[in-house]
Amino acid sequence: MEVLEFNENLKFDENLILVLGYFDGLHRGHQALFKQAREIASVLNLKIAVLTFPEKPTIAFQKFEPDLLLKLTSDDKRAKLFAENGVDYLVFQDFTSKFAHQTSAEFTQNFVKKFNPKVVVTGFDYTTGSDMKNLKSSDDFKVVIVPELADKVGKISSTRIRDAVKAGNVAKANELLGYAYETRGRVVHGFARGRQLGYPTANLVIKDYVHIPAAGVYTVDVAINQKILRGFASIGYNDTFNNKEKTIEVHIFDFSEEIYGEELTILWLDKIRDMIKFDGIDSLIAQMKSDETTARNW
Ligand SMILES: Cc1cc2nc3c(=O)[nH]c(=O)nc-3n(C[C@H](O)[C@H](O)[C@H](O)COP(=O)(O)O)c2cc1C
Ligand SMILES: Nc1ncnc2c1ncn2[C@@H]1O[C@H](COP(=O)(O)OP(=O)(O)O)[C@@H](O)[C@H]1O
Repeated sequence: MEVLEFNENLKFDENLILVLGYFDGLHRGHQALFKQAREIASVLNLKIAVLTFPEKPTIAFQKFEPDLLLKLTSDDKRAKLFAENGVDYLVFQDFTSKFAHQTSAEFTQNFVKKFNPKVVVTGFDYTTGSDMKNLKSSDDFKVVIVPELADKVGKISSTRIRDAVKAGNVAKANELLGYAYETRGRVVHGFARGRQLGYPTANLVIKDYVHIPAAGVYTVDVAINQKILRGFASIGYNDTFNNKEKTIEVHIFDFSEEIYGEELTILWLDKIRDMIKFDGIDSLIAQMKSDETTARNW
């Protein structure tokens, strides 16, 4: 997959299948849309391009709050998911006021046509331009609108997944995503209490603007140095010790390496329980032993 910045000189010599949207998380609904794009692309023997935005379009419309920058994946993971979904050209355009003020006709002329699309694929609720029109088929290209994918509750959406993550319901988030929700971080020093508890924990700093699951204790897999290892993790203020800063820590089972400074990725599998304020470390250790059994048997 090639990753490109859109600019007015961008030119493709071939015809393409063009997919339009923001696609936070590339969840099962988005995956259905890309499946459709791949089917069309294989019949027509054409490559797939996506025109998308580095940040959510809402930042161009709403009073800023840091949450607006938070995503369901890191930018790297997002690119990887586009590639896995069959995208050949991933093209970024900043969603600016100027961009938003174009009419649908201007957007078609200035952007869509640059891709020489034979077919444009969008979701059922996608509109373009300041006049919020649905893109229409023309002599130049056909528009395929993919219907919504729903479960018993309703439409599979990034909003539902964000809400599930923020509530700590990572199992539900994973079901809607079609893959495990993950958080990448770098291992730094904590208070060096973990080893006294019998459970050394890698403390993570997160540089990505991503949603972090709710405080609590979780069964996780840890991707480190090309390996996936089972562990359990905690998010919160370690209430027993009245920490001032929120930490994200993970203990990896059957593992005893020093990994300060290394990057690892936590795959959140299921929530075990809320964080508890214990009256001493013995009751914390006893609880963690029981959590270990839960996490190993997951
Ligand atoms: C699976 C797991 C569960 C935990 N549960 C709790 C808890 O319920 N209450 C709490 O105060 N701390 C809990 N902790 C956090 C420990 O207090 C923390 O790992 C320990 O203080 C080590 O911190 P350090 O890495 O800063 O040395 C948990 C940690 C893990 C890995
Ligand atoms: N099984 C393990 N899981 C996580 N980290 C481990 C493990 N074994 C050893 N370590 C190392 O021990 C460190 C954690 O020890 P800990 O006593 O909790 O200190 P700190 O407060 O610095 O995190 C980790 O950062 C890592 O380098």
